[in-house]
Amino acid sequence: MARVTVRGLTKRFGERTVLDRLDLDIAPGEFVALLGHSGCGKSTLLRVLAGLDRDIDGEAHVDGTVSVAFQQPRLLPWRRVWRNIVLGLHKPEAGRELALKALDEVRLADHADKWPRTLSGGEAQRVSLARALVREPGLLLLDEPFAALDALTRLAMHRLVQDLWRVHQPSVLLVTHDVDEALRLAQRILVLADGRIVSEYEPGEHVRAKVLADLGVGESATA
Ligand SMILES: Nc1ncnc2c1ncn2[C@@H]1O[C@H](COP(=O)(O)OP(=O)(O)OP(=O)(O)O)[C@@H](O)[C@H]1O
Repeated sequence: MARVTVRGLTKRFGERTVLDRLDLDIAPGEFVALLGHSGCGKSTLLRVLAGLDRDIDGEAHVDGTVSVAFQQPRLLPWRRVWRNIVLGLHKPEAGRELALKALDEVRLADHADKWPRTLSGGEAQRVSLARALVREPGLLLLDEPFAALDALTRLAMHRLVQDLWRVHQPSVLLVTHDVDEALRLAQRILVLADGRIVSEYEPGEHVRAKVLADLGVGESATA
């Protein structure tokens, strides 16, 4: 469980200001979803929180370790599944055991020795989740991890992520374009626009319509 504290975060790419004095707090163990139009800076914010981009103004502090799962699972094709999970962990003696435990948690215990290319999209995404969780992160950053999956697989992934969150209790920041996904999974929903968090909601009545209105899209559409 990590606490996230962001104050006055500004990120520029050349002349373009993508994040503009953004403030954000995430409490330890909280599950937060972040919505916003394509190109509004969601991935940029995640990269800053992951420590992948330090060329910023303002303050972005995470008091714990961070793992990221991306839209594409990004598995190394020349490593078997279990080796992908523990890659870079620096625990070679416990490596396989740790990987098997993590694979069991994402219900892929019998896939440890497979090659990534033999996995379905949903399976690869579960391996990616296992790889993120084996690091026991205080903060789990999920950058549209379900966007490329079919609807049924996505629903199964939602349940899995909820189960894993309850067991491991990391703080989570989920970037998504799907308002219903945010409503289903998150305790708090943030809308990013013009470089800042412009509104925040707890899931409840009428929130779907309010978020869609914030995003300038009508009811019945996704963002
Ligand atoms: N390395 C970079 N150099 C220049 N501009 C960049 C760089 N990375 C991102 N940008 C720009 O910053 C803006 C925000 O990008 P970002 O990827 O954070 O958006 P996003 O909200 O995650 O979009 P999407 O929902 O489409 O993934 C975009 O206009 C993008 O072109």
